[in-house]
Formats: sequence, C-alpha cells, structure tokens
Amino acid sequence: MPLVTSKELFKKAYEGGYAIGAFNVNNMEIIQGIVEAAKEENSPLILQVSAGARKYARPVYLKKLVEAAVEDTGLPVVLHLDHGESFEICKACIDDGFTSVMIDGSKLPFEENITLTKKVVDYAHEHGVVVEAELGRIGGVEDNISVGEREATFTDPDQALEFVERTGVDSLAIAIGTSHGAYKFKGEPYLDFKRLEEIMKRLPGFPLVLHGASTVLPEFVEACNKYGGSIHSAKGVPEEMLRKAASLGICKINIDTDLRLAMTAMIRKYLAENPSEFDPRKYLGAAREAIKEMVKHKIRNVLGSSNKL
Ligand SMILES: O=C(CO)COP(=O)(O)O
Ligand SMILES: O=C[C@H](O)COP(=O)(O)O
Ligand SMILES: [Zn+2]
Ligand SMILES: [Zn+2]
Repeated sequence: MPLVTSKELFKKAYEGGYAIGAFNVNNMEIIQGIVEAAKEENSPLILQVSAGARKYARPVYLKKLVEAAVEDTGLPVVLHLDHGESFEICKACIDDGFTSVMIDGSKLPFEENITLTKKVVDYAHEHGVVVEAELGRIGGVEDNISVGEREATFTDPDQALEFVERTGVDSLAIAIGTSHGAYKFKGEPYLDFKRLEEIMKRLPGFPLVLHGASTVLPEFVEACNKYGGSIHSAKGVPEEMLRKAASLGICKINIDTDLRLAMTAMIRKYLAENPSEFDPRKYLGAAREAIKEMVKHKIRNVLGSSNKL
C-alpha cells in the first residue's frame, strides 16, 4: 500500500461523522508508536511533518521512516506537511513525494492568503497532491476574549466560502477557539460551535480541520510533575468537545502536544524509577509504548476512526 491522499478518507469521515487523527512526527519512536496504534485499531491515519521536524530530523530521514512504517504495517497513510509557510516548502514536500501539504497563509491579509494558497493548489493538483489552507488565527492562550477580538481572529463563515471557491483548496483549517501547545484556556474551555455550524452551512460536505486539538491529558502532566518536571496550569480541549467537532464537519484533528507530553512523562518516569539505566532503547521503548496506548485511546474513544479502513 503506497502513501495515499486524504480525499477519499475525508469523504468517508464526513459522511460517517468521525475524524481522522493527524499526528506530528519527529523521530522513529513517535512514528512507530502511532502506526502500531492505527494498525491495531484498523484506522486511517495522517502523519504530519512540520518545518521544525524537517529541520530537526532532516527531510530524507522522516520520509524514509514513514515509508518504512507503510511497508511494515500495510496501512494507507497520508504524509502531510504541517503549517507550510511558503510556496517553496510546499513545493519541496510535493517534489519529495508528500501526498498532502498545508499552506498556512493565515498571517497574511485575506487577498494575499488567497493568492498564495491558489499558487500552491495549482502546483499541488498538477502533481496529484491535496492542499489544506488556514483562515482565521489559531493563536496562543485566549483569556476571556471580547466579542470584537473573537470576530477579528476566528474564521468568518462568509470569507471561508469565498476563500474555498476562489482557491480550489481541498480542506480548510478554521479558528473556533483552539490554540497550539499545552496552555489553551485560562478559564473554562470554549469552542465556538455556532460558528462551526455556520461555516458548515456555507460549505456542505467540505472537510474542515481542527488544529490545536490536544486534550493535554492530566495523567501525563501529573507524571511529568511527579518525576521532576514543572508544568503548571496546562489545559487542553476536552474530549467531548472533540467528539462533537468530529460529529460535525471536522474531518482532521491535529495532535502534537499530547504526543510530547506522553513521551516526556514516560522518559521522566522510567529514568526516575531506574536511575542506573542508561540504555536509550529502554526509556525510548517505554515512551513508544505510552504513545501507542494514548493514540489507541484517541482513535477509539475520541476520533471515532476505529475499523474505518
Ligand atoms: O495543531 C497542531 C499541529 O498543527 C497540534 O496542536 P496541539 O498543540 O494541540 O497538539
Ligand atoms: O503546529 C505546531 C506543531 O505542534 C508543530 O510544532 P513544531 O513547529 O514545533 O514542530
Ligand atoms: Zn496557522
Ligand atoms: Zn497546527
């Protein structure tokens, strides 16, 4: 089974009211933990690579590791560029054999975002690759933001329709209150589901993407802190909100922070409990196992993508 695009996967996900997990990958253990979970759950899967991941691992290593994962498991995997900020990085990934790229022009004015996205879409589609874009700002911590501020940063439903029509993009990341990292909300978690429904109404059947969708699982934060870490006031998106988003038009749910926390918690725990151990395979093996169990939980209980192959 070669790498696949997300076209058919999103269509089935939309119709079935579930979402496909898009997990960020940076090294072999993370990739193995995720694909082993998807294999056991019989679930479709998106592996995504950020510019930072490419810089850390170097592009050829990640590409070959993902190819190895596909060969080893036989899973249909989408290889996706996360938050590409220029035409050049999108082109490099398309030329490298990625099946999906994100062009993130969300920091640009609306017209410039359209122009850049359209340029990537034209190149990608010529090469059989699909494109995700972003409209609205998926920011940092949002504390009791006013309606005016929300209007300025959250995705405008009418603009979303115009953006999709004018760019021909395949999926769209929207801002409805999530943010990247482990500190998503200072007060009560809040997602603007009314806005999501308004966007869906204008774009029926069109796949939407939720970034910043880690739940920041308390068990991993607690383990980090128990074994020497210092992570305070961390808060993620509650699982029931993700389930609701998946049952609406959200077809792709992005998860990175939960992988980082699972890995760090396990390495801290393992080394604290085995102070004389210095074989990296031991603590990285424990981390890989924790990632696998966490991803299985997400697939089965949050995304709803078990047995959807
Ligand atoms: O959106 C993400 C990657 O694009 C990851 O979000 P989290 O930081 O919530 O895991
Ligand atoms: O959206 C951000 C992802 O979590 C990737 O993070 P990164 O750019 O540090 O690799
Ligand atoms: Zn962005
Ligand atoms: Zn993101």
